[in-house]
Amino acid sequence: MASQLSGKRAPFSPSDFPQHSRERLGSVGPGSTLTRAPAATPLSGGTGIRLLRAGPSSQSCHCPESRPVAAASRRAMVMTPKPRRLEPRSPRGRDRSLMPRTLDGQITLEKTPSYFVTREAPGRIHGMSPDTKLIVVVRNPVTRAISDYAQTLSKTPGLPSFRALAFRHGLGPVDTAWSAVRIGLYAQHLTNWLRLFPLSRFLFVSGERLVSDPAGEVGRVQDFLGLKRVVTDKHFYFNATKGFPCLKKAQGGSRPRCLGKSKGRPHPRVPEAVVRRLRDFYRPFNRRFYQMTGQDFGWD
Ligand SMILES: Nc1ncnc2c1ncn2[C@@H]1O[C@H](COP(=O)(O)OS(=O)(=O)O)[C@@H](OP(=O)(O)O)[C@H]1O
Repeated sequence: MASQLSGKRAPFSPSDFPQHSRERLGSVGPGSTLTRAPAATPLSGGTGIRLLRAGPSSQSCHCPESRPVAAASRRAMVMTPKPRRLEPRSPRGRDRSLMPRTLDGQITLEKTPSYFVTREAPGRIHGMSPDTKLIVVVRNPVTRAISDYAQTLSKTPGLPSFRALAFRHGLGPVDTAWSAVRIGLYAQHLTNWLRLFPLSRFLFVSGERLVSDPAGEVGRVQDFLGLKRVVTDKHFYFNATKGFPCLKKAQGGSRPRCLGKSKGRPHPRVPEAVVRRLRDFYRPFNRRFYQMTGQDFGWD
């Protein structure tokens, strides 16, 4: 994806979907995903929260311990608006492990950040299962854009400066064609989803509160999914070296576990004037997003 490497990204196309997702979200009737899916691979042990995603680090799970999951909604999607390069078609065996069947009493959570900003995603997910619960993790779009840039920069040294990519003609108009900027227009993306899904099917998680009060935000997620509040304050501690909350015990282990190096990395310094202009740019879109969701995320 050369366009991403240069820091600019073309709009998503269906081929950007990970293979397992395309298989799952294809235009087939409700329920047929299960019949089309490869042989059943139950979520082992009925993990409390299991995040399935495309890519090498795909089966990332940030869960304190294995728990049987109470019968609740059958499917939930987690969308954090930060697309990443999607892996080429994976071998069939790998697809199987990425997208198991959901058995009775289990919840399948699939986390694909790009869904939130992908035009085709609402229609496909609705076609698969209109009662899917949708979890959207959002953070201040200015910080999000810088974080996105930091991620690209870590893979592409020599990338033009943040400022050069964020504005046209020097400090001209904000370049909404740059994906790092465009993705933060949450109100626009949400409009696309609300054509098919009622607001009640969404949970909006604050990225800021995930850091300042992880147990509180995870508590909201558990409530939304109809789960018992199993993950609480006692599972987290603040790791001063990492500068973020970490789990006291990893799933199935006895040692503490923090998220990996790519989560919570230092951001490049961006001039205050650039940050201010972007903040001003996003303000009306943020307000609209607060109105649509009925939640004030406190970014302004
Ligand atoms: N506990 C904990 N540990 C580390 N990092 C944490 C944590 N909670 C939230 N965050 C924030 O998550 C950000 C990385 O998530 P991503 O944006 O890469 O997620 S994803 O791409 O959508 O999957 C990452 O953004 P950056 O700080 O820009 O790296 C963090 O701020």
